[in-house]
Amino acid sequence: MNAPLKQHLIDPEICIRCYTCEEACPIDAITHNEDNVVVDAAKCDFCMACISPCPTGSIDAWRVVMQPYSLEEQMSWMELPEQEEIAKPDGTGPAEGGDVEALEDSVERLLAEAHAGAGGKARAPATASKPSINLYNLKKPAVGIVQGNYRLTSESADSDVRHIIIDLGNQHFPVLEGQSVGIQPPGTDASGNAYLPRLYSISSPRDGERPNTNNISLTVKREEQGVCSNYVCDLQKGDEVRLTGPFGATFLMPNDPQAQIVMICTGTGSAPFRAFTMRRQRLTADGGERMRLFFGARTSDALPYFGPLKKVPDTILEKHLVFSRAEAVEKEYVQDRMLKQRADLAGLLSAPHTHIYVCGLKAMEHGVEAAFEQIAKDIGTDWVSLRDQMRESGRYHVETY
Ligand SMILES: Cc1cc2nc3c(=O)[nH]c(=O)nc-3n(C[C@H](O)[C@H](O)[C@H](O)COP(=O)(O)OP(=O)(O)OC[C@H]3O[C@@H](n4cnc5c(N)ncnc54)[C@H](O)[C@@H]3O)c2cc1C
Repeated sequence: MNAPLKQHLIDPEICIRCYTCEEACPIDAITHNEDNVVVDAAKCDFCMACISPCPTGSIDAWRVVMQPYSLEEQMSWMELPEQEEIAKPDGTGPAEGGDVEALEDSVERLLAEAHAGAGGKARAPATASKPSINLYNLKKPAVGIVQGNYRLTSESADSDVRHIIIDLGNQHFPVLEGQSVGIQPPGTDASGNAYLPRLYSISSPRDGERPNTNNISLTVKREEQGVCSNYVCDLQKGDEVRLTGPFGATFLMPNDPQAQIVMICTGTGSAPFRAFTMRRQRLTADGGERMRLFFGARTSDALPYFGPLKKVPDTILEKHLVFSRAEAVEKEYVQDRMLKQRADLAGLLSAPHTHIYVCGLKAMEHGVEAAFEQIAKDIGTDWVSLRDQMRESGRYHVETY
C-alpha cells in the first residue's frame, strides 16, 4: 500500500509502533495493518488528542514537518473548517432606510443594559488593546459572505445553536476578542420600519478563524419567533449579510499573559470566551497563565462546542462544564461549581492580576453574585466593594442579555 507520508499523521520513520496512540484515538482513526499504516487519513479529524500519549515524539515530528497550524490552533473550540477562496463583496453601498442615530442609540442602550450587572460603569482592562468601534453603520454596513453555518448543539437538543463564519473579503473590519457586531435582519417591522440590528458577540480571535484570515465567527442561538436569530441561523453558505460595528470598548481581554482570567458563562455567552481562549493559545507558545472556564448548560448535548472544548488541554484551560438537567452526572449550575472551587476562587479574588468575565443569560447573574458573596467572605471581604473596585480597575466584566 504505502500511501504518501503526507497522508499520515505519524512519521513512520520515528514511530516504533508501540500502539499507545491507538488506545488514545477518540474516533478510531488510528489503525494498524501489515503495511504499517498507522493512521486512516480519511477518518482522522486532526483533533490531535493522540499527541500527548505518543512516547516517541513521532507525531510531533509530523506536526512540525507537515502541519501548517500549531497544536494550539488545532485545539480551538471548533474544528476549523476549510477556508475557501470565495467571491469578494464588491463594495459597501448604503442600506435602504438606515437611521444612523437610531442605530447608535440602540447599540449604546443594549450594551449599557448588557453591562449593568457589573454594578456600575464598565471599564476596559488597563492593558487592553484599543478597540475600533462604529466603523460600519446602517447607511454604510460591511457586507460579509457566509462561509459556513454549523450546528453546535446535537440534533436531539432543545436548543439550536450555530457557529457561523462570515468572510469579510477585502473590507477593513478590525475586531478584538469580546467585541460584538450588529446584524440587521432584512424586511420591516409591523409599522413598516427597517429592523434595528441585534448584537452578536464575535467568537473568533482578532486574526480570524484561522490565523490571518479576514473573517469572524458568531455563535447564535435560534429564538422561537425571534426575527434576527432565525434569519442568522438560516443563513446559507454564500449568502450576503450586512454587519454594523464593531461594538464594545470594555468587555476586552487584558494584554497580559500573566493575567488570571476567569470566565463564567451559559449558552452563547461562551462566544467571547472561545475568542479569548484562541487568542491566548495563539499568542504564546505555552498559552500564558491557565485560564478558568465555568460553563453551564442543561445537558452536554446543549453545550455549544462541547466536543472540541473537551480537547483543549487542561494546561491552557481549566474547564468546569456543568449540567443542570443531565441524567448521568450531578445536576449543577455554574454557581454550584464556583462554590466547590471556592478556595481557588478566593485566592484569585485576592490576586491583583485576576480578571473576571460573566457572559450569557441575564438569569445567571443572581447565582454568580451570590456565589461571589460567599467566596469574598472567605477572604474577609465584602463582595460588593471588592466587585466595584475590580470593575473600576477594568477587572470585573458582565455582559448578559
Ligand atoms: C452585547 C450582546 C451580545 C449578544 N451576543 C449574542 C450572541 O453571541 N449569540 C446570541 O445568540 N445572542 C446574542 N445576543 C442576543 C441577540 O442580540 C438577540 O437579542 C437575540 O438573538 C434575539 O433576537 P431576535 O431578533 O431573534 O429576537 P426578537 O425578534 O428581538 O425577539 C425577542 C424575544 O421575543 C420573543 N418573540 C418575538 N416575537 C414573538 C412573538 N410574536 N410571540 C412570542 N414571542 C416572541 C423571541 O422568542 C425572543 O426571545 C446578544 C445581545 C447583546 C446585547
